[in-house]
Order: sequence, then structure tokens, then C-alpha cells
Amino acid sequence: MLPAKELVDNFSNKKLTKLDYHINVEDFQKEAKNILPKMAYDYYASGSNDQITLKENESYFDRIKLTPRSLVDVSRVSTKINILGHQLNTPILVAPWAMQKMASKEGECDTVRACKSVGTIMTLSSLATCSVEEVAEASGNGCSPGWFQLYVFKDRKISENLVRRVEKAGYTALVLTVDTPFLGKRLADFRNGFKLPEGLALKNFIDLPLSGIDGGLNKYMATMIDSSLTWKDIDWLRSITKLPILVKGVMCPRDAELACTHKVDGIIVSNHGARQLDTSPSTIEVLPYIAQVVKGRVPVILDGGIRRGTDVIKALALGANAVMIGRPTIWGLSVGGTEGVIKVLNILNDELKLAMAFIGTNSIHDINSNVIWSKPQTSKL
Ligand SMILES: Cc1cc2nc3c(=O)[nH]c(=O)nc-3n(C[C@H](O)[C@H](O)[C@H](O)COP(=O)(O)O)c2cc1C
Ligand SMILES: CCCCCCC(=O)C(=O)O
Repeated sequence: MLPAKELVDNFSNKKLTKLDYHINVEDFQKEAKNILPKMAYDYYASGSNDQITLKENESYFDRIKLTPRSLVDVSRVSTKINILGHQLNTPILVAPWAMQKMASKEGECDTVRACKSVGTIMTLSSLATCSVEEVAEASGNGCSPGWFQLYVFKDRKISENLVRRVEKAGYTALVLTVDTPFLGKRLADFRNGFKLPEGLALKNFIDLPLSGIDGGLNKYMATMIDSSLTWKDIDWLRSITKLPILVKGVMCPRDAELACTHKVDGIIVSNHGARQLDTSPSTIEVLPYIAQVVKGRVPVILDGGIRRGTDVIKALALGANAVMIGRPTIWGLSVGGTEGVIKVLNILNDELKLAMAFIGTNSIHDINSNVIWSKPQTSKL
């Protein structure tokens, strides 16, 4: 990927670095595949079983077309949004993903620095290789470190303690993952005999017999995570915290209605990056049906398969208030640590801005279903 000779930028005379040669998400993925150990790359990249949903999450976006518009003043395109009281520079948030120290030396701490720099939200996984407190410290004095993703353990006391630590450290919302009663079957992890590399641990549980995964990922989840969780447990979570609660992993309109009934503060349409139920639909396919049920009562966020700025527009047009990205940040972190994640977020946001100009929109609020191409009915032009 790097040219043999050191180059300088013609305009700024600035020396070009390795990251300058990565100009889209795919470049980062290719480089990450080259540099990561196979066991880590496979864990990060895989979907479950035959990976049918994994392909669909990306390819369904390509089937949706956008309508270019002409001669609209788009000299002031802005990607700023407000979500749950947060003023952000971009509608692209960072999804929770586990065990980030396999990708960079400081793992989740590197990612939170990138999110602060770009002006977006990081969601820290329960199963992180940096602790809640370390990530809060890395995010900067007095800064909100972001949102916290919660897996509910069979021993509720463990989850309750974790929630107390999250509140104390200044996180501003809980993201309750509801699609993981058990872990999906990712074939490569079985074949590779996945384990955490020497010296890494699940840092939020360092004092408990929960910080290692020697028996494998699936056994860990089956032994530790509470698969008896139901909608009534949203009420339990509400009873132990005042933090806003978003549910992540909603794929069915009926569940979206139940989420609203249980007064959640936000819904994340997600199939866990196609790592749970294979042959479930892509997230962008189900989004309009969920938005139709939610009717603006709470913010709707979509994740899964977002790899281009145009994908972000399509999600916003079909009813999302914001999106999250998982793997693009994994590849950014693997290639360039904090700077790599910043670069990936900027690439996607720049692509978003450019496409917004082409469809004739200046603000995120202007994006609605009219920007999606459909055969015009001549009488309605
Ligand atoms: C390697 C990896 C680890 C993940 N770990 C978690 C996790 O700990 N908790 C969680 O709720 N979701 C987890 N997810 C799912 C992501 O939050 C997100 O839903 C998904 O990555 C979005 O799809 P994308 O990777 O195509 O952007 C993980 C995803 C990946 C790829
Ligand atoms: C502790 C091992 C399980 C990690 C699971 C994290 C996750 O959600 C994933 O998709 O992977």
C-alpha cells in the first residue's frame, strides 16, 4: 500500500504519512488484515455461521439509490446533530466492540481519544480490555467518556456494581444489548481456538473470576450472561439507575413497540454486526418498519454494514437519527491507533458531506425519504 519513495503533498508541502494512503474504509480493512494476527482479525471480521447476513448488511445498502439534485445552494453543509442532549459534529457514533487491545496498545483508551477529537460518542463494551475508569481518564478531565454498553450477568450484583462505577465515572447513557442471550457461532473462532493474548484481560472484572475467557467465548457467555433476561428487566434496570437506557439489538417492529412501552430512551436497530442469528435481514432492510412503529417517540440509531458516507444518508433517510459503526473503527484502530480511528471517522464524515451536497441537503434534518430514488410518477413531478 505504501509507495517506495517518501512523498510530500503538492499543496501543503507536508510529508505524507502511512495514514494518508488510506482513503476509504476498505483500504483500512485490507491493511488491518495484513498486520493483525489471524486469530484477532478473524474474531473482528467474522459473522456467524454462513455469514449470509454479514454480506447482506453491506450489500443491501447498494440496492438503495439516491437522487442527485441540481442548483441547490449547498455552500454550507453541516453534519452536526443533537442526540439525547449531546451536540455532536457527526451523526456517526462508535458502536461497542469487545477486546480492543488486540488492535492497538491502549485499545479502548485510544478509541475514546479519537471520539473526543472528532466530536462524537464512543460506546464502551462491558467486555473491554481497559476499565471503565481508565477510559474515563483517557477521555480527558471532566469530559463525558461516552455511553456504556451493558451485558447483564447472571449475578445481578455484578451488573449493579458495574452500573455504579459507570455512573461515578461520568458516562451519560447505558446501552443494554438485548440480542445476546447466547453468543452466535462464529466458525473461525472455533477453528482458531480463540483466546485473549497473554497479558490482556477483561479489565472491568479484574477482581472477579470473570476477567479471563480460557474456555472460549461461547462458554464464557453461556456461563456468565443472563439468558433469562426479558422486557421486565428494563424496569429492573430503570429501578437501579437514572441514566438514560437505550436498547441495542432490536430487529423486529413488535420489539420496538415493546421497547417504547417500557419507556426506553433510545432504540438501536442492530443485528450485532451479523454475529448472532445468521439469515436475519440486514439492518437497513428492517429500519423503515421500525421507524414506522416508533413514530419519533425516541431516537432510533442504526448499525451494521455502514462503510460509506452514502450508507449514512440512506439510514438517515429511512428513519434513523444517527448511525453507529463497529468494524470500520476496528480497522482504523489496528492500522493507526487513535489517529487511525480519527481518520476513519473523518473519511466517512467527509463522504457524507459530499453526498449531502450532491443530494441538495445542507443539514442532517433535511435528509428524509425524498432523497431515496424511486421511479417518478410523472403527474407528481
Ligand atoms: C469484534 C466485535 C465485537 C463486538 N463486541 C460487542 C460487544 O461487546 N457488545 C455489543 O453490544 N456489541 C458488540 N459488537 C457489535 C457492534 O456493537 C455493532 O453492532 C456491529 O459491529 C455493527 O456492525 P459493523 O461492524 O458492520 O459496523 C461487536 C462487534 C464486533 C465486530
Ligand atoms: C468474553 C467473550 C465474549 C465476547 C463477546 C463480545 C461480543 O459481543 C461479540 O460480538 O464478540
